Amino acid sequence: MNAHATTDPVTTDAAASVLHAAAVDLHIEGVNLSYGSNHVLKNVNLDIRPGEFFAFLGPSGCGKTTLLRLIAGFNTADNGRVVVGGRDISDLPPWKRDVGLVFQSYALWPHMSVARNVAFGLEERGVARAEIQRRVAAALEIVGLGHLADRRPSQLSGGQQQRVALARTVVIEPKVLLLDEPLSNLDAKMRVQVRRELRDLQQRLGLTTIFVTHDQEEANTVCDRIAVMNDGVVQQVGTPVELYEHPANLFVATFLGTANVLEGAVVGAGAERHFEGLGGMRIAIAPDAVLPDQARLVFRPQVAKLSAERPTGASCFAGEIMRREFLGSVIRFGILIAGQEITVDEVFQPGLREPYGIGQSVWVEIPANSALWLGPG
Ligand SMILES: Nc1ncnc2c1ncn2[C@@H]1O[C@H](COP(=O)(O)OP(=O)(O)OP(=O)(O)O)[C@@H](O)[C@H]1O
Repeated sequence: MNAHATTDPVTTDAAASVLHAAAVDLHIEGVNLSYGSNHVLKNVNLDIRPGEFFAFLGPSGCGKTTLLRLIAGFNTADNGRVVVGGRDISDLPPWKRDVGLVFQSYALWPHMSVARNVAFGLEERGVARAEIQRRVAAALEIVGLGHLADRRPSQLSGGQQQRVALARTVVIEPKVLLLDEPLSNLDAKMRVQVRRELRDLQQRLGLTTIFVTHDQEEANTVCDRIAVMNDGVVQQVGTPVELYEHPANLFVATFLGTANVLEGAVVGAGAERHFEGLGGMRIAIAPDAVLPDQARLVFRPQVAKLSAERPTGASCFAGEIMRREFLGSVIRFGILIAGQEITVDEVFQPGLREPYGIGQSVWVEIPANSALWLGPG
């Protein structure tokens, strides 16, 4: 981490090598878990690669934390396996799993110094004193807190406490690092800073890492790949761009970014095939597009083009501007078409007069190759 001005990058890299462990893969195979009659995890299968920064992303209550705690050994599955680096750890207690979990609350000991907090896990394991000193110094150096080793947690900012919690976990040299909403106690500005630091730290250590969050921006900016979850079911796994560009279903499309979803019917065949929606909407369908049954038209706000005059392309429809939100780089318009409001973003051009206003009639054009055709699921 570079947040501490006196942290020398060479020293920091050297510190990382003190704690370096070989990156391992992690597999979750056919896991089901119930709390009484509440079936929380439903046939979860995931393959996480060595050194990958992986996110469990989904709305509150979808089972992210339950799955993370299952990997850590604090929850027991009804069936299925967790395999880390080729070793089935499903029946091992938490302390034998070589897995480090950073809690949302940090859970630091208030009466101990930063250094003692970080050393505690090593003392518990009976590690020799000189080795503890070496590893604690390295862990604090990595998180940029070498100069605050003697402070108490209450004398640190939220971001610094979070880094102590991280140092305390990486110092035990886990094979896998698990982070349970690690940024949720920080204010918006700190979150952005700390998430960059987290990414840097993870890259330096090369540790296979799983990050639980309900915040898509956090997952998108920090992680290599994401498992999107809903109601205990993994909906899709992919890179942030893959999930955004090729969502597998309506849930993924609408959970990651803004998406317009329009109901209608696919009509005609061959070159004549097209989508007919409300208000006389007619959208061309690329001839090679493979459509699911009962296809809905889904498109992102920035792919639609607005114009005051009817465009020459066939894939357009008329609407009225109901809402205008200035977001900085774009202006977001709410456009009413046949009783439904859709969202269209126009790039904001500083210095130019805005071409559209509330109440204005406009045409919305959707290029055929930027439409997503998704089924009801
Ligand atoms: N110890 C428990 N006993 C009974 N039910 C539980 C327990 N822990 C979680 N649940 C239930 O399991 C479901 C999944 O909870 P979980 O905490 O894994 O969700 P989450 O996706 O992490 O949500 P959040 O983002 O709000 O933390 C919820 O319905 C929750 O009420």
